[in-house]
Amino acid sequence: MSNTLAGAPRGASPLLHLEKITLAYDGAPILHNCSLTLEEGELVCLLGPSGCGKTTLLKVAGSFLLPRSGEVLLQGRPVTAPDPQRIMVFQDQDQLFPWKRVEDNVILGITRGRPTPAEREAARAILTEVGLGEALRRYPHQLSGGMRQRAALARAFAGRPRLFLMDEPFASVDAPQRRELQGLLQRLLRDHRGTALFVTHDVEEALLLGSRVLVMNRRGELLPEDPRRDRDRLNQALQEG
Ligand SMILES: Nc1ncnc2c1ncn2[C@@H]1O[C@H](COP(=O)(O)OP(=O)(O)OP(=O)(O)O)[C@@H](O)[C@H]1O
Repeated sequence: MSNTLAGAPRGASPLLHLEKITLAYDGAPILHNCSLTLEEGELVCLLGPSGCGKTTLLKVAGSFLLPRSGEVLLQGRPVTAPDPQRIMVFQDQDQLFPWKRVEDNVILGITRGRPTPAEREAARAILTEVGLGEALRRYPHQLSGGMRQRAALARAFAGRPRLFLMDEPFASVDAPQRRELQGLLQRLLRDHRGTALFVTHDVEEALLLGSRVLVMNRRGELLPEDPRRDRDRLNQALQEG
């Protein structure tokens, strides 16, 4: 699978740009004029009150939902359909197929067909990278919640996407495992040159992980970015939102 967009001038345009995205569900307005830019290699966190539209914005960024107005640009090119360059990672631990072994779940991130020896090797390599090298043959129910989330990360990275759209991926694991997963994600993004838009409810997580932190208010607007990232300002922005 190619890891570059054919014909796109590398480095000339940001990896992702959302331009004035507006979206309504059944006539009810959700997103209003949302614009954001992600440069290659960034891990940008998105905070906002429950129900404000964060997941909806991720789905638009992956072209799983089309906006009523506005544009999604991937390396400067308008996109209107999902592609393997952009992948979503969710919070629930049931992202894995329970009847497939861990290794076979990860292979599904690479191919839907019969895997070649090289593809099987690639799946094993990424599982080793996430610390599951000894758990290849297990089924998801034989893993802890944190291990399942590691396997889900392995599957997401196995397909070599460039943009990870992450919807509170660590919300349902306990605090010590969450810290490990946060460190693992940073390492994987660095080593695989990935870029991520990471939704979280947790201000501490956003400050720890994000090179930038964006805030969406209750009206589905992205607030102007405040470069003075600190806990108090973010909490205040969330409350006012
Ligand atoms: N398919 C849909 N059809 C109609 N309304 C929807 C649909 N999906 C989401 N909504 C509504 O749109 C609003 C935004 O939902 P969304 O899931 O994007 O919010 P969120 O900020 O991610 O919420 P949370 O933080 O609770 O996960 C909510 O009011 C939700 O009920």
